[in-house]
Amino acid sequence: MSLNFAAEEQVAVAAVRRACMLTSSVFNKLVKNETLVKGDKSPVTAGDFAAQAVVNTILGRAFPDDPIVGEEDANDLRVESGATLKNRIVELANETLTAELGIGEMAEWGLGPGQSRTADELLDAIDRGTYEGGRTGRMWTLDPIDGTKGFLRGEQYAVCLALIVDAKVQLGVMGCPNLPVDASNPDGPRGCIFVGIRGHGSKQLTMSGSDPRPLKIPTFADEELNFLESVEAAHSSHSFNDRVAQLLGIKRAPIRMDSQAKYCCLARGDGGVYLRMPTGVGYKEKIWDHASGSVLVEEAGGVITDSRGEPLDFGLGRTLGENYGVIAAGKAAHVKVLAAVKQAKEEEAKSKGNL
Ligand SMILES: Nc1ncnc2c1ncn2[C@@H]1O[C@H](COP(=O)(O)O)[C@@H](OP(=O)(O)O)[C@H]1O
Ligand SMILES: [Mg+2]
Repeated sequence: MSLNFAAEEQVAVAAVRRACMLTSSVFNKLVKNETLVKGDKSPVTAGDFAAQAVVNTILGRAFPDDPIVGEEDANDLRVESGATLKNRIVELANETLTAELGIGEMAEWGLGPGQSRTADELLDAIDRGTYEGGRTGRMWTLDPIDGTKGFLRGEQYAVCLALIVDAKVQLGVMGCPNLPVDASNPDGPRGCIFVGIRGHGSKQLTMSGSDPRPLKIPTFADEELNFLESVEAAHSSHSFNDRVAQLLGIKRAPIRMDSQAKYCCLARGDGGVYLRMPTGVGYKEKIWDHASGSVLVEEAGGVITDSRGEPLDFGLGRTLGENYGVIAAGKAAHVKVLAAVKQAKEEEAKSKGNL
């Protein structure tokens, strides 16, 4: 029987839940000087930094020897021009860390009333995320706000945390504060946590970490299959997906959604296929954008590969290296989608050759 990572699950759910509390509370209060534009032109908010500070503080206390590959670093906060943002992050992180203990949480993880941190401790916690990754040993990977653009629009985003051991994702936890608990009731309650554990299945929990509901990807009839895809056309080609859908005879419109919430929706059967086809040459997918989603989908009975049918390689460092795009779907659907993707790519290559 495979390890069930019970202690890691308990800590990761608590960390993700705290980070979700923080991001939800910060959303309505965001002001202009709380967002920076990073070198790669993507936005980062006080919420991204503070959520990374909170999760890394908890991981640092619970598993002090585990390195972390996190999306953010504190460089911009250590300079004079970052002082206002830094103060805000310290305030947000401490507010979150010192909140009353919730289900399954422990004071030994640095949580609860009276457990404030100094600014330096919190910046150092953010920078625990600078690990370069690699093929051997244990490491965590964190995206404190995946889908920052969705977060800023008040739409979908996810706090994503995964444990990788010897390049294989063993545990994935995702918090989706804006996701309807039940897709058939889109105006109903929102906010859920998803957990996938290698060899032990996938489940959906409430935002407080209770009431586990096992997840299994349904087998879709061809006419019922539909796509989950990025909102941002620059992250994944909408027109390519349209062509693949056409080749498969899919009639239903794609569901566009930011972040790894797409993997959560796939795992619970809201959509049948997640297809991500890069638009830019040279973009390398980041491990924190796919680690937790990949184990969630596999443990819900699905298959995930890149667009060539190759397994995703989490052992190459901070990126997925030469993996190109992503196809995730139930077993039977994956075979069909991969064949259609190959055909669409051949068509594209031919039409380029004919220009
Ligand atoms: N040119 C590009 N191609 C593919 N992915 C990109 C990209 N630029 C940014 N991204 C990634 O796409 C993620 C969002 O995915 P999605 O489009 O599925 O919502 C971003 O995560 P962050 O929002 O954490 O920066 C970022 O890592
Ligand atoms: Mg991301």
